[in-house]
Amino acid sequence: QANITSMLAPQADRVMSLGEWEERWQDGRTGFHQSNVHKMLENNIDKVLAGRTGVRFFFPLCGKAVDMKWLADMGHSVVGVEIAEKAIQQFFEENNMTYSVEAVPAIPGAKVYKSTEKNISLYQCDLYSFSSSIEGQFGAIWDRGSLVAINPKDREKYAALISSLMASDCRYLLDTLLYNPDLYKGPPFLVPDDQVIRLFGECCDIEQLQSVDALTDRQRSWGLDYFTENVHLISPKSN
Ligand SMILES: C[S@@+](CC[C@H](N)C(=O)[O-])C[C@H]1O[C@@H](n2cnc3c(N)ncnc32)[C@H](O)[C@@H]1O
Repeated sequence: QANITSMLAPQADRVMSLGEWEERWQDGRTGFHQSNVHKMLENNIDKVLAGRTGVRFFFPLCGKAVDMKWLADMGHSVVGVEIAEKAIQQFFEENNMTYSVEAVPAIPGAKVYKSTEKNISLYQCDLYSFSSSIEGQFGAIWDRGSLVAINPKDREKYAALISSLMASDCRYLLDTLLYNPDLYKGPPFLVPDDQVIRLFGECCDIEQLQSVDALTDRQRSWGLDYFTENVHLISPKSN
């Protein structure tokens, strides 16, 4: 425990406001977006589906991830949450999809954007105002750029919310990053494997599926000399 705490110390107080994220979208500073389906999702989709069809996927902090369309095209349904309206609009426009927009009475100020053709609903609101009372629980969660993007001090609150959204057969694919936090302050933030266990180990079984060297020029430009991407499969313990 002392080890993780000292490892995380350089980033512990770093805070990104919702307004700062929205500004990034306004200014086009969205280097985290990938134009192709994420390799870690593609490589591990069979383990997430485990033979199931028509799975309900949750995308916390969804941005305009093309993974959402990929899954919907395969017959799954997708619910995402994203604060930046620009990201949601770009998702539908760039994928040539028409949509409707409605208010969400249970979340003041929130809107839900629903694809007309596909089973995709994107909630424009703060993740922490979302709950299982809005869309029930999910059979799968794809967490890329989400746990690593939230402010480090909010991780327990985040884990409690995500756990509450997991159906008993949920398979939660979590992508985390390892690098030297003395060299770069984030986001994305460092999430050591011990912390994944501390956050989810009590309620869930955790299996590390993959660990890859993901260092590219982008991370080198941040001053990093190593950058490891880990993917975990998390599922509620059966009792
Ligand atoms: C690093 S990006 C990742 C987006 C997406 N998951 C991807 O892989 O491309 C994090 C996203 O979360 C959004 N965001 C950050 N904090 C949020 C919050 N508390 N509630 C809802 N969205 C949030 C940001 O606007 C941003 O689009």
